[in-house]
Amino acid sequence: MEPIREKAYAKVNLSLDILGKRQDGYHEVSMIMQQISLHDLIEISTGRQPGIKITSNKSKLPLNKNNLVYKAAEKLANYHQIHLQKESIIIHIEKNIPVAAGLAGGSADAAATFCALNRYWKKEVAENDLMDLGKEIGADVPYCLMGGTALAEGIGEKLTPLKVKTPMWMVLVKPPFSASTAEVYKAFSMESGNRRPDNQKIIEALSEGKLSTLALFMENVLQPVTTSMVPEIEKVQKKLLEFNAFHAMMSGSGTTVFGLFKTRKKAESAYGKIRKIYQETYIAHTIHR
Ligand SMILES: C[C@](O)(CO)[C@H](O)COP(=O)(O)OP(=O)(O)OC[C@H]1O[C@@H](n2ccc(N)nc2=O)[C@H](O)[C@@H]1O
Ligand SMILES: Nc1ncnc2c1ncn2[C@@H]1O[C@H](COP(=O)(O)OP(=O)(O)OP(=O)(O)O)[C@@H](O)[C@H]1O
Repeated sequence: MEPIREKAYAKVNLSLDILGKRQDGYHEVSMIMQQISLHDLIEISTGRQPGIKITSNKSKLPLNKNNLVYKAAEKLANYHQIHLQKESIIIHIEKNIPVAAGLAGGSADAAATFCALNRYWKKEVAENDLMDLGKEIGADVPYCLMGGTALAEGIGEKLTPLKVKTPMWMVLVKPPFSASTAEVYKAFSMESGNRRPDNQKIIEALSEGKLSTLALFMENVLQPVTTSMVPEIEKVQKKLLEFNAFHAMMSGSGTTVFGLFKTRKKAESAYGKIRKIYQETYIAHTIHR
C-alpha cells in the first residue's frame, strides 16, 4: 500500500489579544490566525512491529508519547474504538516548521495526523467531533484543522472563517532562542498596558485588501513579554522593517518574527539578505481556503 501523505501547514497570528484569565489557568483570547505555505509532511505507512512508531528527519523531536502526533493517533483510535496495540503503523514526520517557535508546528502535525489516519482507516468523523478531539490536544489544533484565515476566540477553539482579498508574502525569522508557550502566558499581566490589536479593523482591512490599514491595527500582546525573555526579537523586527516589510511582528508566543511584504519580489529580496544573518529564515505565502 502506498503511504498516505498529508501536509501540515504552519500558522502566524496576524493579531493576538488577551481578554482575561480563566480559573483553569488558560486565557481567553481574540486573535486572527493565518495559515501559511511553510509545512511539515505527515506520512502514514504500515509497519512490521505491533503498535505505533514515530520517525522524523529532525533529531531533537520527541518520538514517544509526548509527540503531539502520538497523542492525536491515540485520541482518534479511541474514538474509532481501534486498539492501537493491534495496529502496525509508522508515522513519519518530515519537519520543516521550526519547533517551539510560535508557528503551531506540533498542532499542525496533530491535525494532519487526524486527517491522514482517517484516510488510512477509511473512517469519517463529523467536523465538530474532530474539533473537540483536537482541543483536548492543544488550543491551536481546532484552528489547524480548519486552516485558512480565521478569528479565534475562547481559548482559541471558537473559530470564525474570514475573507481575505489579497494573499500576502512573508519572511519568517526564528531567532536562535525559544520560549515556552506556558511560561510566556504565565508571565503576561492583564495590567500590563501592552498595545492591543483592533481585530474588527483588521477583519475589514483583510476583506478590502487594504494592506497599509491592516498594519496600523496588528498587535500581539505577548510580544513584549517574550521580548523581555529574548531581546533578539526586537532586533529581528527592526531588520525586517529595514528590508522593506510593510509590517513585522512576533507570531503567537514567539520567538518567530514575520515580516509582511506587498510583493513576492520584495519578500524574496529581503529573504536573500536576512538569511545571511539568521540561519532559520523562511519565505512563505498565505494559504486561503
Ligand atoms: C500562543 C498560541 O499559539 C497563539 O495561537 C496559542 O494560544 C497556544 O496554543 P497551544 O500551543 O496549542 O496551547 P496549549 O498546548 O493548549 O497550551 C500550552 C499552554 O499555554 C497556555 N495557554 C494556551 C492557550 C490559551 N488560550 N491560554 C493559555 O494560557 C497554558 O498555560 C497552556 O498550558
Ligand atoms: N510533532 C511535533 N512537532 C513539534 N513539536 C512537538 C511535536 N510534538 C511534540 N512537540 C513538543 O511541543 C513543543 C512545542 O512545539 P511547537 O513547535 O508546536 O510549538 P509552537 O510553534 O510554539 O506552538 P504554538 O504556536 O501552538 O504555541 C516542543 O517543545 C516540542 O518538543
